[in-house]
Amino acid sequence: MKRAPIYCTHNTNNMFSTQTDKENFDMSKFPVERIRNFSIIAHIDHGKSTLADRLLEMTGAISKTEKNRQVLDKLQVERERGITVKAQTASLFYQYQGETYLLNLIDTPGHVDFSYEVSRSISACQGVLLIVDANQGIQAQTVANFYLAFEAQLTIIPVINKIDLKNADPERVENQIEKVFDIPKEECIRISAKLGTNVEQVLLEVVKRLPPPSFNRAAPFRALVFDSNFDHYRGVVANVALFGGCLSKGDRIVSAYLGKSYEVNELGLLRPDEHPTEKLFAGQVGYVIAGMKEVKEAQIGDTLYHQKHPVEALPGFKPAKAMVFAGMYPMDQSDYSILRSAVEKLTLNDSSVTVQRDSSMALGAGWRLGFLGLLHMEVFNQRLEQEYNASVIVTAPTVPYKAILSSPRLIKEHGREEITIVNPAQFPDRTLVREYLEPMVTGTIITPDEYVGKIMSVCLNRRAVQKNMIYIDDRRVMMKYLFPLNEIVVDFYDHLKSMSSGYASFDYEDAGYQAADVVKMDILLNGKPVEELTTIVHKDRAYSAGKAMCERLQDAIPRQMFEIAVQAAIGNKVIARETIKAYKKNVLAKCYGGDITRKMKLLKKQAEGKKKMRYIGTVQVPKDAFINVLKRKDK
Ligand SMILES: Nc1nc2c(ncn2[C@@H]2O[C@H](COP(=O)(O)OP(=O)(O)OP(=O)(O)O)[C@@H](O)[C@H]2O)c(=O)[nH]1
Repeated sequence: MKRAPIYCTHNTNNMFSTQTDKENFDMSKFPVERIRNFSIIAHIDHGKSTLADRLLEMTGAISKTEKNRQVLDKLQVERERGITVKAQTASLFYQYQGETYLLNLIDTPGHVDFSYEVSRSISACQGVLLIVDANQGIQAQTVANFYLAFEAQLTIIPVINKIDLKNADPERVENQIEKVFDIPKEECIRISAKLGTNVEQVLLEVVKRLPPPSFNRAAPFRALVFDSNFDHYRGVVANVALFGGCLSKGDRIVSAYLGKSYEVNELGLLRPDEHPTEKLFAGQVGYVIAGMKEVKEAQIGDTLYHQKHPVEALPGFKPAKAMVFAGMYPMDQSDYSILRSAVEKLTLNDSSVTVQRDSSMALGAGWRLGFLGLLHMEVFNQRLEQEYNASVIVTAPTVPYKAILSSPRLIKEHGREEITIVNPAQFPDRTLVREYLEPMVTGTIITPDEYVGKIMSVCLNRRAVQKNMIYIDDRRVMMKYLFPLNEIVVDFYDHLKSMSSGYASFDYEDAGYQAADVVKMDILLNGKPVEELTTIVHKDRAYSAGKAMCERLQDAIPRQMFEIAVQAAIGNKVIARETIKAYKKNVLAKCYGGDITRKMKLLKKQAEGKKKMRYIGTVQVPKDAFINVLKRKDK
């Protein structure tokens, strides 16, 4: 059913009221000057989603109920983890000085792995609200997100949130903003998104400070696809920003990327639920359903145009680049086809995941998947389990190494000298290679100064090179390091957090490749190499890494009926060994007497435990061991 647009009125008393009586509102006459497209960007947990909720409530798009907390976080994993994974969009109507304004708000995720979502969201905007926590101040992702907006030449409105907190120090944060971003502190708005304090000021400043989009409605239709998701019944729902002309139901459109044409079945605004309309006009943000069957048909960054009026494609985005690769296998091979369909459906929705079929001796048929980062991988895994009820084994993640080949045979086989290796088991031998290259990142760490010494020693331990260090105020330091990606991908962030009592923050960006002296390290269980545990390690660290991996496997693999030798080897040379002693776990040992229900319960529990195990040869390995084996302890 079509819902009437809901309006919010601003009057001189800063009071808000809701009107629902303007059903016949004609967007074709709506002046572009009264449209504002903006994103909310911030470090994780600084309050983006809470502020979005308040803005939605104040403009009447949602009601003020407890149930509506973080309505833009729709996915189960988002609600459970309290993080935003997928950017969502909402169109709000707001009355200012007797005029109606259309404010298109795009909520974005804060975690480093999802900064790709941030960059595509802001490409549909003219301005951003940069939220900073009044207690924590500027954090690593605040800096990263600021630069995304700054480089896109957007207007930035700094908003200091959580001023209600006992330890809030908005003045200190304003000084940081002035020092680090060169934005006069007078431009900051102090709010409490939780209590709603001063939030109406944010709406006012959006209208006053952000420029309207400068698009021509008389020009041919041209729209940027900035997000897309898959609906089982209706196919692809593409989120679009109209940069020119208008689009109507029934129009035939073409995707510039694939050159395929489609008929528009439905289009409308997101408020934040879909609100079908007859037309969308330049300057608006909305959704389009046009019979596309796969998300790949609505490539993020693609341009849509009218079949009869071809236009030049808009500059797209840098394609998302997978930074972490891992094998994914069904717990039980008989579930392969169920898992295949689940992976297909989930990747339909997340085009930043790369998928390649793969198979392994021990784990059977599966896939090698590429992710933007480890959290992205964990979220994908969790969604597979929760939304598709699929049980999977994820192998140790690896970063994409490169090798410059010297062997004429291999060069001929690959058709080129430089190859990228996303599976350590396929790492070419040193004798066939001129040089190995490893991916590097520039990391930004922001921390209270008392932790600087500890953090520096951990960075050194992880082969990082310091680039610079500045004080952002009298207590906080911002450090830049060049890191090998491999050194930070699995557990660096957790260590940084724990060693700084949660105060340090970290963000990184791609810094190309650098020559590296790396070797392939195999792990053997009872003499049998386990491909899925193969890793690439720096040559100087091979012994300590091998020893640590054997120790962790010794902890992770439960004792079994026979002794298990865990060995690390480089080529034919074993460099470390641990032994898991034989042991038989009789769960009924302490169960005296004839209480049969208790016995059955214990046996069931043991059977469930076994389901989480996987046979590698004769050895049972818990499924988590594959990932946990890489998590190290920094001194
Ligand atoms: N005291 C106080 N807490 C707030 C305020 N705004 C948000 N919070 C709390 O801060 C936490 C994080 O808020 P979110 O809105 O989820 O933050 P976010 O930036 O959207 O987080 P991500 O989407 O994960 O990046 C929640 O527990 C909120 O209740 C505020 O103004 N005051």
